[in-house]
Amino acid sequence: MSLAKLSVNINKIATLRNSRGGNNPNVLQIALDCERFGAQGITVHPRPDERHIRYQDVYDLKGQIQTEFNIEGNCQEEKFVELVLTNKPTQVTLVPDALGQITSNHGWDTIKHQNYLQDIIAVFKQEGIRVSIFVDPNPEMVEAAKTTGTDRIELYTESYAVNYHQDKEKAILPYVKASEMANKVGLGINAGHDLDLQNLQYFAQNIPGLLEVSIGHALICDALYLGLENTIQRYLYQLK
Ligand SMILES: CC(=O)[C@@H](O)[C@H](O)COP(=O)(O)O
Ligand SMILES: NCC(=O)COP(=O)(O)O
Repeated sequence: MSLAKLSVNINKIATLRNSRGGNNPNVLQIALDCERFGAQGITVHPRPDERHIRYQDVYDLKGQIQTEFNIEGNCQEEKFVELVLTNKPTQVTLVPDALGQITSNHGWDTIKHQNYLQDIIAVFKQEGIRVSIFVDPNPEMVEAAKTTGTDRIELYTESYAVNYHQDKEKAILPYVKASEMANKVGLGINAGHDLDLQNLQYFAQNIPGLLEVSIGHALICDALYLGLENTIQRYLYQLK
């Protein structure tokens, strides 16, 4: 049985809203409905171009979210750091995004950026914010993550998702090794990127100590066919 919490990433709701310039769909209302339908957290990943979640959305959401609020983004952007420190979410997830990137595509090099990560993580931790850092499924990177002072790592699951249908045992192997290292050094484990209704259960069943999955793109796509409440219930079922 998995203990992992489902955090729904609502970026794609904001993408739809922004396409017409009005407030339909209402991002805040959808976040509250996700919680009502069983989501145990809400994730947003504002990017500097504000093509989906806007910085103002974070301010609007903060006082209203009753579950865990997770803000993901690039801490090398001063505006992002200020946004997180002002809103004090449950968790900040640091992602090494490049400017203009279509989506996140790699984790931190926790060896090369060790000193930088130590300094920035201390800033968030001083404000009582739980910190997670986005990493590739590489035990060396996970081990070095421990000395940055982070509370958790978020395993970047794209390669698992891509390879799952061809050979799921092979696809999960690096993640098992990375999570064994995380458990050994005492880091909490989150995961996300391209998790979906097909690949989620196997992942959750095979990653010991998985604490949270954040899922957006596939979940919102599924909701078009299944409805949001039914979709969230189905994702939760995969985590049981
Ligand atoms: C860190 C991560 O994997 C997700 O936050 C993903 O990057 C979502 O961002 P987009 O919705 O912009 O693709
Ligand atoms: N941290 C991953 C996330 O929030 C959602 O990623 P995706 O499901 O949109 O690929």
